[in-house]
Amino acid sequence: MQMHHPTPQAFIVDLDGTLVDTLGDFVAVLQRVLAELELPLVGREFVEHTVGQGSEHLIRSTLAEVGGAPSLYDPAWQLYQRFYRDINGQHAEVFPGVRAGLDALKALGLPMACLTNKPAAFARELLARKQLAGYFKLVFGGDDFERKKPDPLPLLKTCEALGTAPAHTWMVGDSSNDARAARAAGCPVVLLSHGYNHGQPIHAVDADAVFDSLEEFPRWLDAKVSRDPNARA
Ligand SMILES: O=C(O)COP(=O)(O)O
Ligand SMILES: [Mg+2]
Repeated sequence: MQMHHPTPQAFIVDLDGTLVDTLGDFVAVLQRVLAELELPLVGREFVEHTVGQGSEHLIRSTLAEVGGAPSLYDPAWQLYQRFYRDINGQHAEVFPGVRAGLDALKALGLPMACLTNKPAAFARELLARKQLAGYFKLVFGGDDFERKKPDPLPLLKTCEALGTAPAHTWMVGDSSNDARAARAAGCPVVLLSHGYNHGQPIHAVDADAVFDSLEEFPRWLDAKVSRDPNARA
C-alpha cells in the first residue's frame, strides 16, 4: 500500500524507554521504597510492564502487587520522590543510536520537544545528566498538564507551545500510550522497539513505523517523506 506521510515541522520525543533505558532506576527506587515500608520487593518484569503511565500509577500498582494497604500510598509517594531524586540516572543508560538519531533529526533544523509522563523536574534532571538536554527546545512532564498520555492533551499543548500543526508534528515513542495519544491528537507517530510497551508486542500497536533504533528514523523519513517544501499534507 502506498503510504502518505506528512512533511515534518517538529518532533515530540518521549523519554523513558525511548531515549533512556531507565528501568534500572525505577526498580532501584521502588525496592528502596518497599524496603523502607517493610513490604516484599517486586520483580523487574513487573516494573517493566507497569512503567509509562506516570509515577502515581506506578506507586499504586506496586502497592497492589505486593499487598500493601492503599493507605500506604502517601508515605510511599513521599519516599518515592526522595529516593528518585537521589537515584535519577544512576541505573539508566542512553539507548544505542539515540545520539546519532537526535543529531540527524537536529540537522533537519526543526524544533524538538521532549514529552514524558515522568514528573518534569526528574525529566529535566535526567536529560541534563545524560547530556541530552541541549537537543530540546521544550521539556514537558506528566505533571505539566491536567491529563497524561494516552490522553491527547499533552501532545496538543506541546504542539501549541512549538507553534506547529499536529498533522506535521511527529511523535517518537516506545509504547501504545504514546501511539494512542498521538493518533487522538492527529500527530504521525513512530515507535522504538527497545522500550516498555506494558508487556505487549510493540508491532501490534497502530503506528506509522516501528524501528529498533532511533538512528533508523531520520533515514526512513528521508526515504519516505517528500522534501519538497511545497508538499501538501
Ligand atoms: O511513566 C513514566 O514515569 C514515564 O513514562 P514515559 O517517559 O515513557 O512517558
Ligand atoms: Mg516511554
